[in-house]
Amino acid sequence: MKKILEIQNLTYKYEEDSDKLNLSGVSFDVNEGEWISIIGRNGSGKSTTARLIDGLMPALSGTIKVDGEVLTEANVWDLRRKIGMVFQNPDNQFVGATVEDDIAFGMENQQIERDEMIKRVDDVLELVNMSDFKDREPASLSGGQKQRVAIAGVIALRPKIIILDEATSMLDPNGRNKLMNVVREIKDEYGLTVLSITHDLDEAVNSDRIVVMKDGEVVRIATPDEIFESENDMVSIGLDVPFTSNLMIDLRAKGFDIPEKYMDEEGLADYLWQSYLKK
Ligand SMILES: Nc1ncnc2c1ncn2[C@@H]1O[C@H](COP(=O)(O)OP(=O)(O)OP(=O)(O)O)[C@@H](O)[C@H]1O
Repeated sequence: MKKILEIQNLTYKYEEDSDKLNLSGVSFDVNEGEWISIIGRNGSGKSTTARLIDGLMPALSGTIKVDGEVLTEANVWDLRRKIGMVFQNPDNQFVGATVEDDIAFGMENQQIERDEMIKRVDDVLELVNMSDFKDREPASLSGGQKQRVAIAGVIALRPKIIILDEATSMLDPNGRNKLMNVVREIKDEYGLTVLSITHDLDEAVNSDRIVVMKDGEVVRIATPDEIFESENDMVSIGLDVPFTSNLMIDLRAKGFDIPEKYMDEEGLADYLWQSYLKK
């Protein structure tokens, strides 16, 4: 399998004089087409890692390979074209006077032909369900609408990797699910790789692998099943055990036959329906 990101021993500190590193020894690889969630408490270094990968600031030491090439000062602009980054606060990312202009702006920078540009603007706005807002000023939109437009703008550029830094935090759970499904569709269609910093455990559960960070280090890389099944893991990482994990433990204690594999709410409801209620 092709590795699209290879991250080795990254260190970083924001304050030059400080003894404390904000990131130390961060290493992980991402395969092309994978969906990786990065989870961890506030301040654990998730955003810092994302900013370094996107070349927004240079690492103190360590290497980042994007699509086989080591990121350097000389190629940072080229490599950044392969990465689309969506931040938590979309206000800082709008440059156009209207939603349409804003999405077109990034494509103009990449010298995409006009007809193609118009087509892509329409396509991505439809995908994120924002076609009716084409002529609106980005500033007039709600937080969730801004996040949808920001994601549309990045998708229009057809990057190889999309980094979402809490990019759906302003949406309600339903809106978040819908948007993530859109990202998933695009991912499947274009073989996109997704790196998503998230507090949303349901999203993490549905990813291929999870990178867990704590105090500036990667403490665990594993599949969602491996992580959510282990109560010890969850507690030591400082995350709440998901609601269904607790429920599964309680149900087992009451004599129900509940599999070991982690299930989300829908999965557990289906299982209980099929195994007990339907009979
Ligand atoms: N601009 C900055 N200047 C100084 N220190 C910073 C800056 N940004 C982050 N830090 C510090 O670096 C460490 C890692 O922060 P980072 O934002 O990467 O964590 P995070 O896991 O993304 O947290 P959050 O979930 O709150 O976004 C924290 O100790 C934080 O206080």
